[in-house]
Amino acid sequence: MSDKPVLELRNVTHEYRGRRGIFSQSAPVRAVDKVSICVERSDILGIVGESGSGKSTLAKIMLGLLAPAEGEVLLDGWPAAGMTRRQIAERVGFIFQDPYSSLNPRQTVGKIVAYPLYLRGEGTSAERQERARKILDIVGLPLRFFDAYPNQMSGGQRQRVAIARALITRPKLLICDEPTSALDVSVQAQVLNLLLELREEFNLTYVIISHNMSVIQHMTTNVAVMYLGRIVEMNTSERVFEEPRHPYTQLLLNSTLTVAPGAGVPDLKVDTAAREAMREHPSYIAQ
Ligand SMILES: Nc1ncnc2c1ncn2[C@@H]1O[C@H](COP(=O)(O)OP(=O)(O)OP(=O)(O)O)[C@@H](O)[C@H]1O
Repeated sequence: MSDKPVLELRNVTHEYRGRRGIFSQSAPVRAVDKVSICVERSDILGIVGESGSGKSTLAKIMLGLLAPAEGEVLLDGWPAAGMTRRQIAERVGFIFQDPYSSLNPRQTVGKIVAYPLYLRGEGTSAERQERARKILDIVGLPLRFFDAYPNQMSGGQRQRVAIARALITRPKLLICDEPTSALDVSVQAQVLNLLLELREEFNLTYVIISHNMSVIQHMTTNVAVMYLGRIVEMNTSERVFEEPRHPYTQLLLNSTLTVAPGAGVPDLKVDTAAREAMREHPSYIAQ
């Protein structure tokens, strides 16, 4: 087994050409700015920050969906730039926020879960179905759901399907982007606990992006705090929650969650006066 970090980002930068949805010659947006992160085997790295701080862009870079303009991504010590999408997918799986839109409504659960094996040309159809049944059992879904469609399931059950689909190819690293924020509060804990159980069973390493500080505190071993595309603080979760060093981290810990009507992901509401005070801090990043 490789003793290299499962994932390493070295000085990674990504710029978008113009503001989203605007085709004018507006200035480029530096969504990720010289980010360096090291994720060791079995770590659970939480990434926190307000909306627009660059978390999703960073997740896309980790998944090989975006190539960084500068810097390097290493998987098990190997440069991701030299890997095919498939080679990256063998190492890194993902779970997105919204189990409603991430599953094909016209496919049965069995097909959805077995599909990554089909894409990789693994096994016969019967073997793929057998593996799909096994993994559905592992994520706690009764077999009767094998022939069900996503719209016949609850949000928590659908997220279990998404987790089963991500795990069927046995990646070592799972990137979870707001894995529970679209779910009822009552099922959030079940899904989070399932992720923790699966970590033991599959020896998984996680990167968890969340607006929810209690999810981050409950789940993670390490935390990276993002602000304006940069990591302003990174430490063990214990240290980050007990002795936050950067004023932005202190702001986040004192902030509240707000949910805009109709919006899926809650946002962190940071107190304006406190934000102004933060600008006086020497480590504040001007932009
Ligand atoms: N496709 C795009 N084109 C142009 N700008 C973009 C694009 N995607 C994101 N951005 C900009 O890049 C910055 C970082 O966005 P990103 O979605 O990575 O942040 P985030 O922290 O994940 O936010 P959220 O929590 O709202 O998803 C923002 O300023 C955003 O407006």
